[in-house]
Amino acid sequence: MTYSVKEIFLTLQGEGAHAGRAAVFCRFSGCNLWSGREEERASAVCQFCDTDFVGTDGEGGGKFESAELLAWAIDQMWGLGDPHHKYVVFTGGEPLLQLDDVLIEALHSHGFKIAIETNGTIRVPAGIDWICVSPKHGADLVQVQGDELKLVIPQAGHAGQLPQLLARFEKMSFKHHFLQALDGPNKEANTDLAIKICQSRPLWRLSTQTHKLLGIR
Ligand SMILES: C[S@@+](CC[C@H](N)C(=O)[O-])C[C@H]1O[C@@H](n2cnc3c(N)ncnc32)[C@H](O)[C@@H]1O
Ligand SMILES: Nc1nc2[nH]cc(C(=O)O)c2c(=O)[nH]1
Ligand code: SF4
Ligand SMILES: [Mg+2]
Repeated sequence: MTYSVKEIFLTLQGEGAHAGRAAVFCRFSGCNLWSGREEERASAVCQFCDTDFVGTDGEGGGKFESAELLAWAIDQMWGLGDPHHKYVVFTGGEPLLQLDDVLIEALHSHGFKIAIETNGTIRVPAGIDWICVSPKHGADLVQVQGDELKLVIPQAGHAGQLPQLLARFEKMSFKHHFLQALDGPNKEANTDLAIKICQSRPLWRLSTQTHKLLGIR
């Protein structure tokens, strides 16, 4: 299979339970909830995306004609870091449109632990070492277990429904529950809302997008 990748870069995981951890990010092209075209944002299922996942023209991006070639490129990006702590985060776009068993096997053969950032609309295949699901209002959630559930708030459609939604997510089988403020013009107010909910429902913890604060990718 040929994999379409927007970019591959070495950074620190900025969000969630592994914030601060060195990781290679492999950002796949394409998403099932938005075309990525600005003129289609308003009519998309997911309208708040902060990411350019269109095409293959980013740093380290391209079309990779086999799992082994992509695994090799990811390994090169890890570079001379400790080979015992190799960590890759597959994101996008929606990584589950492309991530398959052959690629999982190839990354494990290169000694990587594999994490995924997914919108939860497609089941995660076996073998992923860290599953982060970030549900999108208006999209069917099929992946209802994993390591962390990271809910961006507030989303269009959340108004008046957040307590019931949170209660529903609290019953699902995730080890960690995070709230992440929707980044955009109302980021400050959204952060205040997330803080208040964490204080009143302490199962939830705040996920800050630390890479944006630090000015790294
Ligand atoms: C760009 S998405 C890619 C992975 C996958 N499609 C998903 O939605 O989980 C990566 C993470 O960024 C979050 N995110 C996207 N836009 C955001 C925004 N404007 N503010 C806060 N988080 C955002 C998503 O909810 C997700 O947790
Ligand atoms: N540093 C950093 N951490 C991240 N965690 C999730 C991200 C994503 O876009 O999936 C992301 C990202 O884009 N950069
Ligand atoms: S599902 Fe993820 S990648 Fe797709 S538009 Fe929404 S935030 Fe962006
Ligand atoms: Mg991001």
